[in-house]
Amino acid sequence: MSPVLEIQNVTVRRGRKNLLNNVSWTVNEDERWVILGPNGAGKTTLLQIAAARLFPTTGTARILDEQLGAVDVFELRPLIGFSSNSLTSTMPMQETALNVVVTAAYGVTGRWREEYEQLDERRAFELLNEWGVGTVFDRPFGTLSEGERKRVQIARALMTDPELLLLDEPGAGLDLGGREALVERTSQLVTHEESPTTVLVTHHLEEIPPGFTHVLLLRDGAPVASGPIEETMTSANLSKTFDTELDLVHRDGRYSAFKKQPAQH
Ligand SMILES: Nc1ncnc2c1ncn2[C@@H]1O[C@H](COP(=O)(O)OP(=O)(O)OP(=O)(O)O)[C@@H](O)[C@H]1O
Repeated sequence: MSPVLEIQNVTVRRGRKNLLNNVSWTVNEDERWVILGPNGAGKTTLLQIAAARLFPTTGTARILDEQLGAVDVFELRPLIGFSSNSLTSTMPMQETALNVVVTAAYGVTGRWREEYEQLDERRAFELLNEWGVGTVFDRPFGTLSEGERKRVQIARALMTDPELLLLDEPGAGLDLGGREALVERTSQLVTHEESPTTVLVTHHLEEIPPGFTHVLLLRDGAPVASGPIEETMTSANLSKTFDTELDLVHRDGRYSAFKKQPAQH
């Protein structure tokens, strides 16, 4: 079986800066990856490539068996569910939450003249309910809270039943209860046997839902370490990634980390 994502020697250059520097990374179908790293590490840039929204300056990216640059991205994108703050700003603020989700089926952001099947509306409504935002289905997207918008975005990303799901900082801006609900729901999603191959970007270990199998630790546009989460998520690797001496805590499938304290005598 060929990989879902195959990034080889990818560099992304803007001016004199390398946003990504010779990155190679492979994601297989049954894997669920977390990309973790500090601000400016290049996480979003890498996810934009995986979403077929950005082309490498050098190197190659194969997504769902198609070579980026040699395929019509408009055919590829419906197979990829993508939730990101960069997309939120392109959503028409006057559209209802239901329309924001249902229009994903047609690869557009605004409801125009498309004929929507009742089936699509029902699915969109179910997804909103599953992600805890069913009650705001008829509210304009622009009037929703940050947390509600995030959840509507994830519902939209899932609308086309994607083969690859990319979640860029889904927990950012959520309160503690909202974050925990999101972690629980995402964990249920990725541990379901029919779930898509998923990649989640975050800076916070607490936002990693149980069920993620692999981690890519990124710093200054390059991997510090990558591989199965149990082996790769270590105090030493985290300390190198965040340039701070950290102690990792792993409990009941959840992670967090704290600055190492001097030994007490
Ligand atoms: N067009 C651009 N020109 C120059 N630098 C850029 C450009 N776009 C992004 N950058 C820089 O590239 C680096 C990587 O950005 P990216 O958004 O991928 O990082 P990130 O790991 O997602 O960061 P964060 O956690 O803060 O969202 C940052 O230092 C950013 O300022």
